[in-house]
Amino acid sequence: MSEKESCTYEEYKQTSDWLLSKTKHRPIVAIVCGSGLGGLGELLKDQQAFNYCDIPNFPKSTVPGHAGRLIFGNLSGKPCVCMQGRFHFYEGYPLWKVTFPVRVFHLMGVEAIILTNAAGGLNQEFSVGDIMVIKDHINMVGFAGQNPLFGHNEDRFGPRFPPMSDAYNKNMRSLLLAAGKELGYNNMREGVYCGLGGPNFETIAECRFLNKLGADAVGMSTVHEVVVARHCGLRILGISLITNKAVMDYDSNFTANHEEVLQAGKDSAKYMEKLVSTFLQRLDLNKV
Ligand SMILES: O=P(O)(O)O[C@@H]1C[C@H](O)[C@@H](CO)O1
Ligand SMILES: Nc1nc2[nH]cnc2c(=O)[nH]1
Repeated sequence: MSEKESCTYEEYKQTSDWLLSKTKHRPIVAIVCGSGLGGLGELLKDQQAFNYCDIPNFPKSTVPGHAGRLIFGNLSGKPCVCMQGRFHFYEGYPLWKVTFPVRVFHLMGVEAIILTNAAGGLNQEFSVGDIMVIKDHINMVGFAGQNPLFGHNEDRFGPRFPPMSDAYNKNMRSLLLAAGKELGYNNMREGVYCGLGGPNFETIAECRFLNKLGADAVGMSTVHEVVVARHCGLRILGISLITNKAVMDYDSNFTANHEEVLQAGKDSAKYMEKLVSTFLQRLDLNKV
């Protein structure tokens, strides 16, 4: 039998209704934790957690550093839902499955989504530990012919041809940069994230090529979630933690690895947590 090609509106609704029936929380902000950044989920007050394997229709997390728990609770006074672990294309999931939770959050009443990730720095001025506010992306997987919106368009979520030029909310970007300034961070950057399929890290020639194209950081996630979130009208904030410098030099002996990515996430966890909490304190959804 051929693999299921997409998911019906009723299946998203079934998951959303199930979650709403099991929790008293009514989140307005969703947070997706990138590799090694799951600590963000622990910040939620009055929390209630579900393992992904217990949620109807939810995929399973298979990557170290992605716990596979959905946590509801309040952060800086805002009702939130937090994915402690996301799904990636390289895990073998079709893109409609990778992005499944985004539509569920929309149906639950979520209005804004904060997508975090671990990324390799292509911009030569970036250092490990820098925090990049994503202002735009290059969707390489999309260029290769894979898009979570392929197939029948479900008009109840959004239009057939959604724009992407305004995907990353300008006001939320400014608010995050202002929060960084207020905290005295001197490692805040703004830039373009390039999403690849993974799971291998890039060759030197690929890094040079992506940098020439205008990408400041490279990763294996986020862009698909952004496409689906923009389609259904969520306001989007993207944050990349630079966990390693992309190898751009043939004399370098360094090779990227996941352990280093997770360690860099651990080292910067407290900064990221303070930043996101401060951002949420300042966030007024009527003004962004
Ligand atoms: O989920 P994110 O994008 O943070 O994870 C990045 C990309 C790969 O999954 C992994 C590589 O170390 O980290
Ligand atoms: N593709 C890719 N993903 C990453 N995630 C964290 N670092 C990297 C990297 O250098 N390349």
